[in-house]
Amino acid sequence: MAAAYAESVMKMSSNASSSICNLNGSARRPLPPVSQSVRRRKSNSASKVRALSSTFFGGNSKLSSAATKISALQQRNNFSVVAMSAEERTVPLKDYRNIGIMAHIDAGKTTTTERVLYYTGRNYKIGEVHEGTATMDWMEQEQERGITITSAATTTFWNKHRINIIDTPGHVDFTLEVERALRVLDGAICLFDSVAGVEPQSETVWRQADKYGVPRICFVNKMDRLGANFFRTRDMIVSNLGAKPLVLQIPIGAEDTFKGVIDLVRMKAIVWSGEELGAKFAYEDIPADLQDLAQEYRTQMIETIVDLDDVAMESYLEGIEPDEATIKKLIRQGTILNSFVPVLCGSAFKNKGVQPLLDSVVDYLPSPLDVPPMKGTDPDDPELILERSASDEEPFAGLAFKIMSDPFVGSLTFVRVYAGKLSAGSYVLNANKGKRERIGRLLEMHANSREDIKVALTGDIVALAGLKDTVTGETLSDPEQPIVLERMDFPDPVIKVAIEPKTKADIDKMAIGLLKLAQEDPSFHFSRDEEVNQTVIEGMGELHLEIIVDRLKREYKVEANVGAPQVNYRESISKVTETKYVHKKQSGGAGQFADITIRFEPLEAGSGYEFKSEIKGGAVPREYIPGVMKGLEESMSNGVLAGYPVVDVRAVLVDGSYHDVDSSVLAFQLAARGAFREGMRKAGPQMLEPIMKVEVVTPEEHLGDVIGDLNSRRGQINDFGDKPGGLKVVDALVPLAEMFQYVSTLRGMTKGRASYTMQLAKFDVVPQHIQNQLAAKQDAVAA
Ligand SMILES: Nc1nc2c(ncn2[C@@H]2O[C@H](COP(=O)(O)OP(=O)(O)OP(=O)(O)O)[C@@H](O)[C@H]2O)c(=O)[nH]1
Repeated sequence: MAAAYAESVMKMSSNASSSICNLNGSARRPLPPVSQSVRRRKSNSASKVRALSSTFFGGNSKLSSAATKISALQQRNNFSVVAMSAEERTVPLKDYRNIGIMAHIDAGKTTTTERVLYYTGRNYKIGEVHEGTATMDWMEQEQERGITITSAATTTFWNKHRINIIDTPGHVDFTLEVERALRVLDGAICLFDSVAGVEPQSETVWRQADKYGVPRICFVNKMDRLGANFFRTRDMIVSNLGAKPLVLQIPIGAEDTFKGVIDLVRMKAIVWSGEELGAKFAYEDIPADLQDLAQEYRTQMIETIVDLDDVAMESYLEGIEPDEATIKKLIRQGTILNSFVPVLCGSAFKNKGVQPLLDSVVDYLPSPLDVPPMKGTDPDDPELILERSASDEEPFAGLAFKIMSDPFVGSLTFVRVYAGKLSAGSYVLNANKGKRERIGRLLEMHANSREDIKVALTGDIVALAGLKDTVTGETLSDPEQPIVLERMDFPDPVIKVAIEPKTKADIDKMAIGLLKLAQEDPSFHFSRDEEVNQTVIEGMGELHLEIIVDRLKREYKVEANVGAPQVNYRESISKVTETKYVHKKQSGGAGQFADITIRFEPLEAGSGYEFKSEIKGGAVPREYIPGVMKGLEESMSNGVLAGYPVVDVRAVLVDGSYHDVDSSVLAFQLAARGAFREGMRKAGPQMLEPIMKVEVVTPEEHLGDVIGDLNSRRGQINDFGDKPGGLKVVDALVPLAEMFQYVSTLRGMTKGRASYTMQLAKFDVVPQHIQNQLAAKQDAVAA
């Protein structure tokens, strides 16, 4: 059965010739170099580019009823109606906001997004996460578990501005989704739970946003909860994130007395008259008991912003405060420059604070024109840096940032258009692969529903149906003027489980399912080990793989047996070594000869694998060097200790010799494999394991048990402290191998009163006795 399954996978994937099937071209599978064929295809494709008739999807009754619905919504909400499928620009680019909402798990991202959709007229009825009816959490698994797994994209309008929103998951297993969203967004809202303050995953997403230089607005949510504290959260933004908060609102009341906010720009109180959906708010005078505090924070705000402008500073020193328009202009300027982060507050659940948050998105977050032009390279000359400015007049350039398989439309590719226009029915170039792609349908997404459009313009986020070869992270561009935009980084999986189809009928379905899921999710890999007849799926955590198996079952109807999760160890080396290896074969027919000397050097953690050639004077002719590279690359996926991938190693080809008749690329490839086996053994090989940063929040009475248990899991306790509500927090570093099923142990130990989060901190050397056990297990499997 397993052999039939393997064959099935082989048929379905051109990539399946190797045992590792990571379809997204991440570090494990470098993309093939873009060849001359790119140029050839370019000129070819130009003549074939053709626009489809505007009636391509004209007769679709579902779509026209959707349009009627939206138009009714827009009239009800009295905001400007913008034609969804207009070919010309109806919303100026300066009025676009491409934003993400990000935070720690359960901070209220989905709840806030639902309010945003309601207030902007997208939803008649609000969906509640706890009722499983949130629009953005549309996957069955999301609705059952009340968490966000995929990023959902949606387009909406506020004050004549077009806002494209991506709702992202907070759980660490789905960090990749946040990373992809950040790569294509211009600004973000960071949500905090006002009781918990800045939590570990908020720190992670904050650092990710730093990496991409994304300007942010903070929203301190859940002000209605017991223990809510706006000012403590503000202080944590300084202490935990090292950011400079610019407080624009302070709360009026907290917990069950929270009724509104003071707007420090206008120096007015905004008070909601109720807690129901659509509750009205009014501007009032600032309550007497809050006047001093409001003045103090207003002064801080003004002093921070006038620092950005000499004229405003001079006037301020002469006792003249900037007017409202200047204040807003300076806040916008500082936010876009990442000089500070505006901080607002509210309670999404109690429907307070969301409308002013939307105003701030429009007022302070950047449009595509406010961010630097997109950089990329020429596909034929990776050294040549190219740029695309945000303009409809530029040649088209867009980045595919997500693939989603859709039961009705097939595969959907989400694309952020950075420059130019994209028409349904036209052809574009996948600049990474040098392949033409035809744009079948162009869709504007609203969570899980969609509208056909004819043209996507600069700044748009759209889904394309019908692409064949494009995977996440690749650039689609004008065939005549190609560009490869900067790629995204994908993390390597840290855990794996074996999976076996239950019946013969499940074999094909599983092959299709795994391929599709790997296409959607670059942090999910699968591989087939022919030696032990086993398929292994790899991901970022137990929840990640659990969801994958669940989706295989529900969406692809695959029944499978799933093994226990195992750690994805790595192998590396600890010292420099040089190895000479001669591959020589003379058994009738043509002989084989290759002689190479390779130096293996350990690299810093996180460096991956590098190859370098120091060959001088043609000791190994140029045409044989790809053979050496291939032999080494193949070997790197299979370390000498226990068969795990080898990382943080540089292999340097220093010398060699060849034979005029008997040498070939294959002979050098085989020599490289031999050199790897011998060299690695001499270079002090060692196994590395993922070490997780674990944070446990527990009532004090269970603190001793929690610490004792972490110690027994090879944990190293780094810190402990206090949390609001008399809770204790423990920070520890624990090997992932010891953390499987921790959730149930912790639940049992604390009667369900403690919670924990964990994320990858680093890879570290596995203790020798455990390395021995793992190697013995590997030997047993091989035998
Ligand atoms: N009291 C209170 N509860 C809230 C508020 N906002 C959200 N919640 C609740 O907090 C829980 C989590 O909210 P979500 O909106 O799912 O949070 P999330 O950040 O999207 O969660 P993930 O997508 O799983 O990361 C739900 O039960 C919400 O009803 C709020 O302002 N006040």
